[in-house]
Amino acid sequence: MSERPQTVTVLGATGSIGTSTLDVLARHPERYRVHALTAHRAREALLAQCRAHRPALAVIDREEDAAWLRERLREAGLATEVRAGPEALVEVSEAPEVDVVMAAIVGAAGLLPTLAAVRAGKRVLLANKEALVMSGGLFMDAVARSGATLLPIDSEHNAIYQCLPVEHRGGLARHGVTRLLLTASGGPFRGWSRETLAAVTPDQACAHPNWSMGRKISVDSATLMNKGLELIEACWLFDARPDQVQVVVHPQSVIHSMAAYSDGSVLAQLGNPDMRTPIAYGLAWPERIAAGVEPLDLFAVARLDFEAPDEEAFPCLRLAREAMAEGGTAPAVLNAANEVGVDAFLDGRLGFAGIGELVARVREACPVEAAGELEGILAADARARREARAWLARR
Ligand SMILES: NC(=O)C1=CN([C@@H]2O[C@H](COP(=O)(O)OP(=O)(O)OC[C@H]3O[C@@H](n4cnc5c(N)ncnc54)[C@H](OP(=O)(O)O)[C@@H]3O)[C@@H](O)[C@H]2O)C=CC1
Ligand SMILES: CC(=O)[C@@H](O)[C@H](O)COP(=O)(O)O
Ligand SMILES: [Mn+2]
Repeated sequence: MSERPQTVTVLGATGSIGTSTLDVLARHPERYRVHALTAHRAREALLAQCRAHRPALAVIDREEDAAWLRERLREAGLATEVRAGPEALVEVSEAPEVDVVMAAIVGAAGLLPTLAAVRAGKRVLLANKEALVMSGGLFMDAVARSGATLLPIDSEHNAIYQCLPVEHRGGLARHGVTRLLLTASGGPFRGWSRETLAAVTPDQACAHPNWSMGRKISVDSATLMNKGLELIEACWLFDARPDQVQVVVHPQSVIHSMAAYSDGSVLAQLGNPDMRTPIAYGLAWPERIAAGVEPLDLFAVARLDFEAPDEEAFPCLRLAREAMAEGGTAPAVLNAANEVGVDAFLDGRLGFAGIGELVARVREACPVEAAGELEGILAADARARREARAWLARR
């Protein structure tokens, strides 16, 4: 353990991962000090977090919410400085006094602050998978150049990280790894046909069988786009080809993923489905700290089941695999179209099956370019969002 407490910025502090992160941090005040907390609209929640964790800085999107927060903090006698807007997210990610950044903003909005943390050489705890999906090659190059310590928080990738040798860069084959087995719960509609999926509601889609998560990732789990994004994420994190990543539906979500080796061994990481485990792992690596998670009771679990994903009823997984195989800006286009589609579904403007259809149409409409520069990736993201909105308006 280092001699002084590590200072931590939590991007997306008011979300599901953000609140779990603060729960783990609060269990170890001798190890961690909160530097900055950020939110988008949830000013009441951010105020409560500032009272509890007393960060040096708080960031919120709109100036009017920042003014409201400043006033409440002043009344409470707290010295937290409040800043507003996306530039402030970058500032609290790259500030020299910050050691660790938890990247837990949802969606493309997390890309610039996460990349800023990487470029500043921080320990980056990556929950925001969309950032890596959009900018994979550029992102991993930035990690290599800056010497940032990148630790995957997504439960599957955290599990695979734990199952790989400590030094696993340079390709899986070099380390005797033949396949990564990415587990999927199958979501709330596992076993449903394409026809029965047509009428599902946002609340049904957000009722994940095993995990309590934000609404966007919950819908992604229900369409299997989450597994598609995770397949892309695994390729970048572990230097794997898409055909080396096998998706295995495992409805209990007890095995969080596995690595298969050339000698026939398969290493798995198991645990109760509670994100505080990977969060604590990322915070303390290579040490281990308590996370407040109940010990796994295998007698209560009783059985572990496995099945193949149904890519006919859930086409998003195939669309993601194809985007990764095509490369360039294809994953950024896929991600942007999906974000627009999920928003429209959650607002009641698009049916559940329409999400995959929208993604497929936007992929057809957007040319794939090289993804070596951030400007090109952001332009592809913007173009895909325009195409997606136009498609929604035309229907
Ligand atoms: N939840 C989970 O268990 C897991 C999540 N992940 C990934 O982690 C990320 C976060 O997920 P989750 O915690 O579920 O999401 P939530 O929706 O619960 O939280 C999202 C957070 O991001 C903030 N936010 C939303 N939009 C913006 C924006 N435009 N600019 C700045 N901040 C914004 C929200 O602020 P506000 O509250 O003010 O809206 C909130 O703090 C996602 O990328 C997800 O895929 C990965 C694995 C598991
Ligand atoms: C907790 C976590 O990492 C989520 O991404 C989870 O994996 C979602 O579950 P499924 O996508 O497997 O349904
Ligand atoms: Mn996951």
